[in-house]
Amino acid sequence: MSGYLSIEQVGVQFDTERGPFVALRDVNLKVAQGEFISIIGHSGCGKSTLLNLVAGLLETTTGAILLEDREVSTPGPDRAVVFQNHSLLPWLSVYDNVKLAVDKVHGKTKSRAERHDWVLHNLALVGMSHAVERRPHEISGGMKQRVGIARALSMEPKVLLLDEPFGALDALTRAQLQDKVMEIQARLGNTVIMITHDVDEAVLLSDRIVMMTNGPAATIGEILPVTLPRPRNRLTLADNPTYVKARTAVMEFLYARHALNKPEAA
Ligand SMILES: Nc1ncnc2c1ncn2[C@@H]1O[C@H](COP(=O)(O)OP(=O)(O)OP(=O)(O)O)[C@@H](O)[C@H]1O
Repeated sequence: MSGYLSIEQVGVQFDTERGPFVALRDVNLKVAQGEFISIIGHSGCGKSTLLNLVAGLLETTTGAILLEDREVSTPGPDRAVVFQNHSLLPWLSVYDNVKLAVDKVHGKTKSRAERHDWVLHNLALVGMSHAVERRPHEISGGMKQRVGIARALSMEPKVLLLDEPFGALDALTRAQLQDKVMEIQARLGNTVIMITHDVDEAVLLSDRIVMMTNGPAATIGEILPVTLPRPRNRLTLADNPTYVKARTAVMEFLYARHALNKPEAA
């Protein structure tokens, strides 16, 4: 497979008060352009560490991360991150939160009018046109996540990094936003890496599910391709045999072969 984004032999060691701690070891993954990858694994296995490496917020101890054959070591607008706890600036309106990113990334390439239209376009993509003048405290958690996603998309990143973007939301809002993200990805063809704890979410959204072993020295245990055709509909998929099989395979990995408190298989 072509390596649009390539994680090569990556290891991370943290220096702690109790000595060195190896969080990740020998992580290898090639992500194709336009692919939707989920990373799933038990708490503390190193999912955020891996995402932060791709974001350039953290440096590898060994190995390298390449995006279009160029090494990634610092943050950049080509890799936009959406975190679980929406990180909007509370004193700015919805519009201005997105505008800030647009000005930063497109300040030199788009005119003032084009930037204005671009902010509105991205807010429309996530269904937030009705609330552009509101401030973060005046909108719901799901709406804040939508704005975070609009802000990330507005930067036209090569890779969209989602760190449990729906984790703090109720089930209905979560389902709505998952559908929205699938719809946007189908339209724009984004390359996405998403961390999740939710098996159904992983199966529904992903082209491949990356399953991580437990730490310390966590690594990729298995990669499951999800061959379900798109667009995917959560209602009709519930008893689709391919869906059920994928779901069972992830559950089996997490709760049988790599259950917590069980020594890792060699
Ligand atoms: N800066 C740091 N210094 C020392 N140890 C760290 C540091 N950051 C992460 N760790 C450790 O590395 C391991 C992986 O952490 P990470 O946050 O990547 O896990 P995670 O899979 O994202 O967890 P969760 O699902 O709970 O968010 C954990 O054992 C964590 O304690």
